[in-house]
Amino acid sequence: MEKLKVAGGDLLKGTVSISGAKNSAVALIPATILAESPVTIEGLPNISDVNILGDLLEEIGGKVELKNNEMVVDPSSMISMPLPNGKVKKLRASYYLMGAMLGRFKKAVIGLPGGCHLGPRPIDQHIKGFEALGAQITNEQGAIYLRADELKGARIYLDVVSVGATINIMLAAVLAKGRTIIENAAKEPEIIDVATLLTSMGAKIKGAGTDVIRIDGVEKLHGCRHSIIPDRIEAGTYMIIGAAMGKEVMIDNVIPLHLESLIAKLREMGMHIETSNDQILIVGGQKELKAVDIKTLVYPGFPTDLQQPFTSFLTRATGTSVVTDTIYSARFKHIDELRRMGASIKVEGRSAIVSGPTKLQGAKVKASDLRAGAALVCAGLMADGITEITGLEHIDRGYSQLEEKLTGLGATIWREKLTEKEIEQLQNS
Ligand SMILES: CC(=O)N[C@H]1[C@@H](OP(=O)(O)OP(=O)(O)OC[C@H]2O[C@@H](n3ccc(=O)[nH]c3=O)[C@H](O)[C@@H]2O)O[C@H](CO)[C@@H](O)[C@@H]1O
Ligand SMILES: C=C(OP(=O)(O)O)C(=O)O
Repeated sequence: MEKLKVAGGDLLKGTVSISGAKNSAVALIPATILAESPVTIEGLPNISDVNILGDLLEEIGGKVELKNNEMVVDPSSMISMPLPNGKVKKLRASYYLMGAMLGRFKKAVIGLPGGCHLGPRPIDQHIKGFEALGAQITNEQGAIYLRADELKGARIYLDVVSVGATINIMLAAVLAKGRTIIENAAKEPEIIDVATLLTSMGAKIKGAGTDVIRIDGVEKLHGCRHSIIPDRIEAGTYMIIGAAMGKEVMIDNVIPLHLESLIAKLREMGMHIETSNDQILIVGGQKELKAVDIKTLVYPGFPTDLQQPFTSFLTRATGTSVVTDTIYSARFKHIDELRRMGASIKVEGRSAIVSGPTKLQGAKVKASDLRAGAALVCAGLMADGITEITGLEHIDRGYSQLEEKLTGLGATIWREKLTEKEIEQLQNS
């Protein structure tokens, strides 16, 4: 087990190149199950979620090669092996194995997913969609059993706008008979990316990226090559870090349109930001930054996945900022850790009220989930002294080469092995 150590206070300068999107990668990889010949996905991020999904595809008989951020999956010898336990619990996106295996084999047994603990994360809308397509579903001892004699297109209205349910229903519907219409669909860019891959495999999908998606089922799907979109949440994290500690930070390989809500908020605070085709420049050095309120919303609103690092940054702003998370009921586990570093933040229901500016102090803190980890890295870079962060298994789920990228910008950040005493303390905490 390891910890990250961050020596705060360095002013950052340079260019950081953004990796492929985690939330696309984790859907594109299961989508390969649906093809009859090899699929190549290029530009994957170097994160544990990608490695685990590769292992899971091998467990069901797939041939998987991952080299230089490129994964080649030969799905031809896959079988519908039950996956009730084990690695499926290590990430959220293992739920995509349900849609993809149901689509290809008409049966699947998949354990309930893991992922970040942010309050209840039901999958009732995924199940509702599969049932509408004709599947019979039971939940037995923490695993979902899915079976269908045949899948038939249906009209499905999502009661909750859900990224996972939208993609999962697309995966199950592309090989179903007839037309499926998903209404009140999520519109995140990752949904368009998955639809682009499926279309290259021969699927017929219209409307991805809008709230009505039409899928006309086809008989079979074939292999192809697909290049993943950049990770808007990783890019947003470096934008926030650049805003907090940057002299001039260039975010490279990014789609600025995907980050408009964050760009607008940073400008509202007084940051100078320039955008071009695939780059965003953050110019630091502002003496005073204005406090602002944020409310997380579905795309194109302010992303919940950036709420936590943004909260760290708001400790620098002058005045009172109110951060409201409308997507998750318990995405504030980072706040206690930020308080330990000297932040003045109180949580009231689904809002965190940040009073600033405060100079943070280095401390020993623990990442409770992926973006809490990003929030603590951001706070550590802003703080006086050294911050030690444990819980790196969460950060490694979603940030490719974090230390290398930050060191490249001039930050002082490194990993150290935990001592036996530290491991014991952590296990008892
Ligand atoms: C692997 C992946 O892509 N993860 C992302 C995905 O998660 P995920 O796909 O799990 O998030 P959803 O969009 O499904 O969830 C949004 C909200 O809907 C609720 N809900 C969802 C499904 C359902 O069947 N019933 C239900 O009530 C959830 O509890 C949550 O409150 O989108 C989230 C919202 O942008 C992001 O934070 C996650 O990073
Ligand atoms: C919540 C997240 O991930 P997951 O849905 O994979 O737990 C995230 O990426 O911030």
